[in-house]
Amino acid sequence: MSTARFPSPTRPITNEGPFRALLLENIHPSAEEMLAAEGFQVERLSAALKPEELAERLKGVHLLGIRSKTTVPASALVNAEELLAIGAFCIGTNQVDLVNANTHGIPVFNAPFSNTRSVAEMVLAEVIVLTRQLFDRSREVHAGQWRKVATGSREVRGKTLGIIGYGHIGSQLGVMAEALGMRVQYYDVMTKLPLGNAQSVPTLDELLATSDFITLHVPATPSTHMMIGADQLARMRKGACLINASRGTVVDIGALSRALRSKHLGGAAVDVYPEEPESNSDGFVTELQGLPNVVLTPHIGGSTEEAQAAIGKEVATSLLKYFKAGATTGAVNFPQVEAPLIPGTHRILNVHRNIPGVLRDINRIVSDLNANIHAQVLSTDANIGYLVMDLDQDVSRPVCDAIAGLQTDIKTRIVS
Ligand SMILES: NC(=O)c1ccc[n+]([C@@H]2O[C@H](COP(=O)([O-])OP(=O)(O)OC[C@H]3O[C@@H](n4cnc5c(N)ncnc54)[C@H](O)[C@@H]3O)[C@@H](O)[C@H]2O)c1
Ligand SMILES: O=C(O)CC[C@@H](O)C(=O)O
Repeated sequence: MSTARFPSPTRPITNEGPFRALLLENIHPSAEEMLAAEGFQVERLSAALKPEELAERLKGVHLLGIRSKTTVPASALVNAEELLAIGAFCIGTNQVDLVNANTHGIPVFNAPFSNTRSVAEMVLAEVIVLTRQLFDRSREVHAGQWRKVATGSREVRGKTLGIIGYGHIGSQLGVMAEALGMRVQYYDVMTKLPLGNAQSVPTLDELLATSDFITLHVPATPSTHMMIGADQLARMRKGACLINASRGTVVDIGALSRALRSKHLGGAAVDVYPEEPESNSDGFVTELQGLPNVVLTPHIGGSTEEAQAAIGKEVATSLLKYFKAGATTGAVNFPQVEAPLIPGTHRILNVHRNIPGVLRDINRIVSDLNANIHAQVLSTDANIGYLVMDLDQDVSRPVCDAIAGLQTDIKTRIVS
């Protein structure tokens, strides 16, 4: 039996506008253009919002766009009766309470690989920057100091890159690193097809002990929380470098700082932090600041013109396909349905608690109105059922009103 918390049923959402979209965190203008072209009133802000402020701003909003800095806990959705969907204009979706969104009938879409290449390119650059201590030499020359040294500076050719998390980014990076003559090995909890000459290593400890560079490409989950702490850093080769462009929860920054100060590690590149500022105007402090051969970047792994434009279009496309036809393909927290719109029919979308008898009740409502079901697609998960229903007669309003009266109803919407 599910212990999910469900909201009280609300009145159905009709297909009469105006419809509003709230885009946070400087989402690329390509998204605003696409949503505006479909009639949305779009508000675009450059910073993230805290949950209390977000809760206020979500009143009357139909689509929410965020990136990695806006957390969306249950408390942020208390006023979001009209909210249809959330677009995470990035890869990670750990910032959203996905189960809460699911039980409120709100699918969450992301862009699973539009910035993959950008992250892989940045990490590859960092491997060379670290092994040649390029940022330190550059800083010295900027300060008028000429320190022409070779000590500790090495080629990457023949060195071993250890990848933790061999998914989209990790595997792309591995292919690129081999082109530089690196040996690539990886550790993943899933069995993965090794690309090129990459080799799977059975344990994290073995990967740590046998790599010159360790780079993390895992999602933020309970299993990756602080997966690199003092013990793991101690297992790394003396002089090896650590790169983290995944999530700030994955590495114990204090332990990393100590491993660098003791010179056990030769360097590190860090793009993500346990606490990150909400906007570019906020200050930032980390204990890694000022350490030699440590590259610190402000969570820019995926921040390229190419990636951001592509993400803007990809996520806006998913949001609009859901808005216009109820397609949930690619949603990370929702039953998947994608049914073509049939001319001359009238589409209703319904999210309900996944308990026996709901479809029977809905079909009785349709039949009591002497309407004919042209097509019906139901998909379910542990908590909810998602129903896309096309009717031959234009009785969407009374059908929706009656469905919204069912105790099992979560969200009902008229598409056409
Ligand atoms: N710095 C940035 O700007 C930036 C940009 C994009 C993505 N990211 C982060 O990078 C992460 C990875 O992205 P991706 O597209 O490669 O994801 P992905 O889902 O394609 O790959 C993640 C891999 O990690 C593996 N994994 C999960 N838990 C693990 C564990 N405990 N130990 C070992 N392996 C584990 C999975 O099996 C999977 O193969 C994202 O979740 C996101 O948090 C950061
Ligand atoms: O653009 C962002 O804010 C997040 C980038 C990255 O961490 C992602 O998850 O795609």
